[in-house]
Amino acid sequence: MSAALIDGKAVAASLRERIADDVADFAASAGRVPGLAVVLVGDDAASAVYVRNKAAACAAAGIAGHEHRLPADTSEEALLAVVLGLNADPSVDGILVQLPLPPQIDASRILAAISADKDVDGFHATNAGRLATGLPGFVPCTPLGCLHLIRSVGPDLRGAEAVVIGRSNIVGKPMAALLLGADCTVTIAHSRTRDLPEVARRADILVAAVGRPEMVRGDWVKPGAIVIDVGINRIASTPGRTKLVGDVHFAEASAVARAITPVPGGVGPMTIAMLLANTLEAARRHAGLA
Ligand SMILES: Nc1nc(=O)c2c([nH]1)NC[C@@H]1CN(c3ccc(C(=O)N[C@@H](CCC(=O)O)C(=O)O)cc3)C=[N+]21
Repeated sequence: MSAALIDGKAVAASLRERIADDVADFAASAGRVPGLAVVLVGDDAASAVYVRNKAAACAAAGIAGHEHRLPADTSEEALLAVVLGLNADPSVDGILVQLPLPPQIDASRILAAISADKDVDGFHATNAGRLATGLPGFVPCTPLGCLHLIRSVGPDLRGAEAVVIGRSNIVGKPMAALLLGADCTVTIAHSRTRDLPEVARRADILVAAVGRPEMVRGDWVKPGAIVIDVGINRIASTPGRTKLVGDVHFAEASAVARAITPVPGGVGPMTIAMLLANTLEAARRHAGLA
């Protein structure tokens, strides 16, 4: 391996320390702590793990975590009522409704109901529009974390070729908007892109967010590129065991790249750190301290 490892866990840990200090300052000025409500519908095992991690991260940062667990058969109207209650609760600065939601619930209707000023996930159309037009708002946590990691190894992004593989509303599109805002030349590639390996090879900054285990091979990577792997895929390893892999074939890509994120320990921990940062920012705005 020749690439430098981008240690997301370490970057996230130092950010979280700084956030904890800033939370303490906020509490001293505002006379209250920031609050984050996390709503989990159903009992998906992976979602339960993420929600637990978020709760622990909140506690460590001095943010009050309000956890709402609802049964898998919760109706859209009932979830909507929970969201409206959280919108009206002054102790709640940020609201996160864990995705995916069960099939009887229209996720877009729920996301639209979250107050844009409490939307610390940055999924509300108002915040997507603010990001697209360069206005201040909430930026989705995963792409925001990716941008931090990219800047930690390549601070000057002006004029760089960036290729984002994946066009989701929660990662690919906001990632592209952030890179464009940093003056990169941005290509969004996806499953229908012709000659995807060739397009990927143009990238000085390659972000993989497709959800296909180890799809990006070594010969898709330009020598010297920065590679950010957003994928978290659980696959079978030795009989009876599983392991986590990204969307990038790590061994191959790290022989070619200048710097690369691992999975786990790369983008995932940054997502949670950014959620804390967005929650603190929401609290400052609500308290008139932004
Ligand atoms: N409304 C909403 N907002 C989200 O931000 C959201 C969501 N729904 N649904 C699920 C995804 C997934 N997600 C992760 C966060 C942290 C890690 C993370 O910290 N991963 C560690 C450990 C992974 C493990 O061991 O399972 C790592 O990559 O090193 C992973 C995944 C947030 N999500």
